[in-house]
This record gives sequence, structure tokens and C-alpha cells, in this order.
Amino acid sequence: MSGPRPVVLSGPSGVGKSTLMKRLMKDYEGVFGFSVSHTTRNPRPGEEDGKDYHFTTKEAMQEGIDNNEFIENAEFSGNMYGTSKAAIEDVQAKNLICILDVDIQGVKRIKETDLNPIYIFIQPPSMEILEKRLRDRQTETEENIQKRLEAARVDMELSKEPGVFDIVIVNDDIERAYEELKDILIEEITKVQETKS
Ligand SMILES: Nc1ncnc2c1ncn2[C@@H]1O[C@H](COP(=O)(O)OP(=O)(O)OP(=O)(O)O)[C@@H](O)[C@H]1O
Ligand SMILES: Nc1nc2c(ncn2[C@@H]2O[C@H](COP(=O)(O)O)[C@@H](O)[C@H]2O)c(=O)[nH]1
Repeated sequence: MSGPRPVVLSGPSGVGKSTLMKRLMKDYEGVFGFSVSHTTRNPRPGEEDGKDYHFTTKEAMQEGIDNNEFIENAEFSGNMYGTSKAAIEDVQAKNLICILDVDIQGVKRIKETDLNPIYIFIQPPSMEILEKRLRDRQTETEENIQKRLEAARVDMELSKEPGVFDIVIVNDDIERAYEELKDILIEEITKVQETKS
């Protein structure tokens, strides 16, 4: 796969990945493109099909997986998620930096491909703060919050394995975390900006 190096953002649910990513895409319009994943979970209020996710059924998603249309897929908190080859190709065809927001299972699967992204793990300051962010977001049932916190504990352990992530950013203060993210990506950002000027 060609073009600028993609970016994989991973980290526990509720840590702030979407918040950081949306800001990056707003501040650097025409530089980044989001890899729109497929999921079988229901849309949250305000989420748009084809923009936030391709919302689909288990049957349709399984068919796509069986037809080798996905570079990775995983089950998370009782739902299926996956990155289609088309989602990445759509972004790369425009010569944009492709951003993928995937869980740790997705990270492991992507490592088996030739995508060669920059792997970034977003870490919460503490499990207590993560739980508060998840609850305050008011998008999850209690059962889902518990499942997501359990997955977060596993993520936190796996993220400590050497060589899995290129960089770990602690999202305590959003401004500081965002500056750190920008610093890591500035070289790729500049390359894309230069090709457009
Ligand atoms: N640094 C921060 N300080 C306080 N609140 C934050 C911070 N970063 C994000 N948040 C808030 O935490 C909540 C979760 O953030 P967000 O939805 O971006 O997480 P996420 O990692 O994308 O979650 P998911 O993986 O479930 O989609 C949101 O309500 C967001 O406004
Ligand atoms: N392996 C993959 N994980 C994905 C993908 N898209 C999102 N995710 C991860 O799922 C959880 C939950 O997301 P939510 O939107 O329901 O809160 C989160 O950790 C995402 O990073 C994907 O295509 N593949």
C-alpha cells in the first residue's frame, strides 16, 4: 500500500481517541482521512452511517469477512468491528494520512499486514478517571460499561509489552495530549501539506 504512513490510534473505550482524532481532522483539513470501520453495534445519537461507522448486521459483516473484504476484525463488548480494505483504500486514493481507531485485537491483526502504520496508544490517567469519562458520556448501559472496563484492564497490560506501540500518550489534560499527538505526527503532516502546495 502506498502514500503517507497511516496512523493507528488504540486505547481503552472512553479514553478520548475520537476526541483527539476529530480535533486533528478539523485542524488539518485535507491532510487526514478516517478509515470508516464496520460495526454491528447500534448507532449512538448523532452518529452517521458511512461517516462514524458503516452500521451493519452480523450476517452481512460475516459475509464480508468470509469474502476476505476486511484487513482485520474483532469482537468487542458483544459486537463485531472491522476495518475493510475499501475503507483504507478510499483514504489512500486521496493521498491522505489514514487514521484507524481500533482495539488491541485490531492492532495485533494489522501488525500481520503490510500497512506499516504509526502505532499510538492513548492511555487514561487512571482507571477511575476512565470510568468517570465512560459514565459521563452516557452512551453505555451498566453492563456495557463493565465489559468496556474489563477490556480496558487487558488493554493496559498489553500496551506495556515492548514493541507493540511506537508511542504511549497519557490523555490527562486534553490540550497537552493533543500537542503530544501533533508533535508525533508533524513529519507526516508536513509531507502531505508539501504535496498539496
Ligand atoms: N482529556 C480529557 N479530559 C476530560 N474528558 C475527556 C478528555 N478526553 C476526552 N474526554 C471525554 O471523555 C469521553 C470519551 O471520549 P471519546 O468518546 O473521545 O473516547 P474514545 O476513546 O473515542 O471512546 P470509544 O473507544 O468508546 O469510542 C467524551 O465525553 C470526551 O469528551
Ligand atoms: N478491531 C477493531 N476495533 C475497532 C474498530 N472500530 C472501532 N474499534 C474499537 O472498538 C471499541 C469500541 O468502539 P465504540 O465506538 O463502540 O465505543 C473501541 O476500542 C474502538 O477502538 C475496528 O474496525 N476494528
